[in-house]
Amino acid sequence: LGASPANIGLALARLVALNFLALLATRLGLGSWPCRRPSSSADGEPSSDGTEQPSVRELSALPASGAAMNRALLLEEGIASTPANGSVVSSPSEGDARASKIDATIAEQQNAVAKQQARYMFRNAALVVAYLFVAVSSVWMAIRIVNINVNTSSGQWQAFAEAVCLLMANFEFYLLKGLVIDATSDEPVHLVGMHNHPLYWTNSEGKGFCRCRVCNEKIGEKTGGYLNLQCRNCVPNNWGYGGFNVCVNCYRKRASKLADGQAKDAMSILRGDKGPKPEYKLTPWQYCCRVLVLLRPLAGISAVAMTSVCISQGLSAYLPKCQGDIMNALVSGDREKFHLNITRFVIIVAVISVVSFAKSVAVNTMYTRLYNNMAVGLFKALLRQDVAFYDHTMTGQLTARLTNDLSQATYPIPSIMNSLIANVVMLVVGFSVCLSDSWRLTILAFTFLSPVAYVNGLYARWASSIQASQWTYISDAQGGASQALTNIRTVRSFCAGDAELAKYEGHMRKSMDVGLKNAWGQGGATLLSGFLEQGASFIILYYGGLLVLDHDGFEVGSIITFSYLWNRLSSAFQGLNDNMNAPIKAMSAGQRVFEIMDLQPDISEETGAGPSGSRGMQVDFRDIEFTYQSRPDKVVLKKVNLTLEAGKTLALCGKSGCGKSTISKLLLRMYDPQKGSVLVNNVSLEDLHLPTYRKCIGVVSQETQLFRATIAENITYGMTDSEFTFADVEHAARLANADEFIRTLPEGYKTVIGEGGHDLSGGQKQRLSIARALVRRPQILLLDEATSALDAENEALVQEAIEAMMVEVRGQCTILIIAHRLSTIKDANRIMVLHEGEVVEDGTHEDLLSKDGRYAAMISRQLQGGKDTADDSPAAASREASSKISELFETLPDEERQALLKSLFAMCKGKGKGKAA
Ligand SMILES: Nc1ncnc2c1ncn2[C@@H]1O[C@H](COP(=O)(O)OP(=O)(O)OP(=O)(O)O)[C@@H](O)[C@H]1O
Repeated sequence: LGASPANIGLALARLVALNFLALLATRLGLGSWPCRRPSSSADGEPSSDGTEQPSVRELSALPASGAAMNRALLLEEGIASTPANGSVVSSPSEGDARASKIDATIAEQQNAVAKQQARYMFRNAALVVAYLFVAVSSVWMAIRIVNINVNTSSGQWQAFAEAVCLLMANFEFYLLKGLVIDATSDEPVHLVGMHNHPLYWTNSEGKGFCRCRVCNEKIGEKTGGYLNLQCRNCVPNNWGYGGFNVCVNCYRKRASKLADGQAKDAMSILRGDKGPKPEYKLTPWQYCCRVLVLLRPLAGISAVAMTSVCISQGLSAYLPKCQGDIMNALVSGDREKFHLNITRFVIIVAVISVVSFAKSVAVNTMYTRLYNNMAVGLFKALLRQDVAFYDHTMTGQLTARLTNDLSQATYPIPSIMNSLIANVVMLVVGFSVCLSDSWRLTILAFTFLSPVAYVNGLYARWASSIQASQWTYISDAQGGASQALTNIRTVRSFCAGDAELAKYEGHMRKSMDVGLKNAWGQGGATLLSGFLEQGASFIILYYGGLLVLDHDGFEVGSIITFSYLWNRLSSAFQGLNDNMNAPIKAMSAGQRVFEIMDLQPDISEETGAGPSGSRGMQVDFRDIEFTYQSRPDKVVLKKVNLTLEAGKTLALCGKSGCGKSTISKLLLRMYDPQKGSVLVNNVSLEDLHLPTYRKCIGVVSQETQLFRATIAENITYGMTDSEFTFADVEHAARLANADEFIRTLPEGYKTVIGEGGHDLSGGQKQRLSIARALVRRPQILLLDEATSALDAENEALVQEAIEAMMVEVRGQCTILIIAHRLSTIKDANRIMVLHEGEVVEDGTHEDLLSKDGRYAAMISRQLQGGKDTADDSPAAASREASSKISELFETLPDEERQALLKSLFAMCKGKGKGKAA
């Protein structure tokens, strides 16, 4: 296109030079020539000792042959204690070999990551050189373009061709940079079902806070070292939130589970009562549609937000033009033009102010409402999930979704409005304004935009990692200091003051070193970007001045317009770079939010009819077989058949772990059995409306869950105001032996108790739990070892409350008691003994005693003061002993009892142990 051979030669030389630099960067990044991945990540390549090592890819999809690994994991977690019977284990040695391979790979990654950091430093340096080369050649090309005579058609063609070349040079660089980074990056690990993006081995030491998304621990010593798998799309902030990291310990466990060939199933958080759900994938397009759907009710406010962003940015970009025109009017001495432009300026400024106000209100309103809607939707979705979903998920993982992921998924929306759209409008309008004034100066000035953005971007990335590590060291120091100060007496007694001081100094020194490094880095970046920015200003003034002097249709005011605009356009361009990441981050967080919002439980709480009958319900378990998903190899209930007759009491007893509580969970339909059915008044539980049915059940469980609320609110938990009166609450509390202690509290029933009821004793909590069950006037009462965790005195009080409760509801309520204590179960209409998930004995107290089986043995052990094999903890032994003493005490004649009491009190006098004795 009219270019001379010399020009073509130069263009080719530039292209060759750039490609050579890219190749050099690749070579430095890989540490080998010809370019080839380092052996540590190559598939199955032999290691230095000649043995074949598993590759990262191999670990991410370990073959099914590692069933033994599953057993190793079960052993490690204490789930399996004996060699498996063949169903789980294929060969223990195979599992051990696999485990050591996993460890070897982790160790190898540790070395690889250390070497890799040095390689990446050289690679990045080569890329910076390549970029400098592109930037300098771009400026040189721009200068050539503006000097081309465009009055001839060949000149126009040449200017056009060179402008395209200028663009291409920059484009080439970004393309090559992407290729180099791709080629030199290590192989990713895909933790299927856990995270959708690829993960890379990284060493996070001194790189700020990162938390493992599985165990929620800070990556570091506690997690088995600083090596971790990190997602490069989901980058954490300085406080370690928002990123996706998996620590070595969790990876080891996951890799072991992967060995069972059930990658997705083992790791998926998405599951219901029937098992894991299909993997959830959200494409960028689907994510945008989901957000738009959520924004639909906010369409009005979103339109106002969008329009006001466009108007305010458009006018802001146009404002420098007005300022330039005012200057031109001044230079030419045109009063009329001057007044006209001043008026225009005032009007534009006024409109910008008003529109900015509208923009700010609209964008913030939209964000707040969207966040609120999504938060409520997500919490609602979490609440409706099956209990099996929670069995597999740590509470930390779920709260992270409600906090981190939710804000990450929604935050980019105002940022996209305020920055992305705003910056695009600023660039488009600003560029058009500049172009309309002078295309030459525009090309020249714009060649500086990219280098300034590049330098600032490089520095911003470096500075944020530096600041994050500084913060880590400071917080390590503070953590150590606060621990030492809290335990100052121990520090003194062990003379550990100097050691603590040395640790503190060590952390602070590291932080200071990083801070000093930052000071130099910041200075260098300021110097470089200052040079570039001043360079651009110089070009604008110099070439603009020449154009004015040449009377090339360019006026003084245009130089003002350019100078003002260039600064704004430069920050818009840099902002755009940062904004590009926001939607990517938002999408991965959005995926984690939407996958829960869309997850439908297998046990629906919305369908079905309410249960019939009002005076106790009959419950039948027919051929029930049940296994927990998290323990697929253990059948908890085997062909269990039992009937709770309406208004009658059924007691369940048996060894710990035989499945008693599981029966009560199935009765509440927390889970569905794999085989058989539960019938309530001859209607399958699956056909009942669960909330209505569960309202008919009163539960007193082994551990009482109390909330931070008043005593009255805790007793009436889950009930609406119309369902009870204060008199009902008092009555229930009185029956539960709780009224007396409640009245001693500062504000009686209105006293607020701490989370989990930590400010109450175990017995008090249990009595509140009994009151909670009673106030609902239940048709089914479940008492699950209500006294198992109490001392003798509290046990007696709670026992009394239970007996009062049973008298109160007898005949009107079907009662299921799970207990070991003879006094609790002996009056039941029917007693069933469970053993390893099967009903082995069934009948009344007398029937079972006469059978002389397990029940009789258990009772005789209790009466002889021996341990009940069902519960062999020291606390249980002590309970048994004290109950035995009480029973003996009851049998003594009155005078002997008085005498014994007197001598007991005399023994304990002055030792403050009267009550305990
Ligand atoms: N959510 C769960 N996930 C997996 N296994 C479970 C779960 N809950 C209980 N189990 C297992 O099921 C078996 C039966 O438990 P269950 O709680 O029904 O026993 P239990 O007879 O009530 O014992 P205890 O008298 O000690 O309360 C036990 O082996 C237990 O480890």
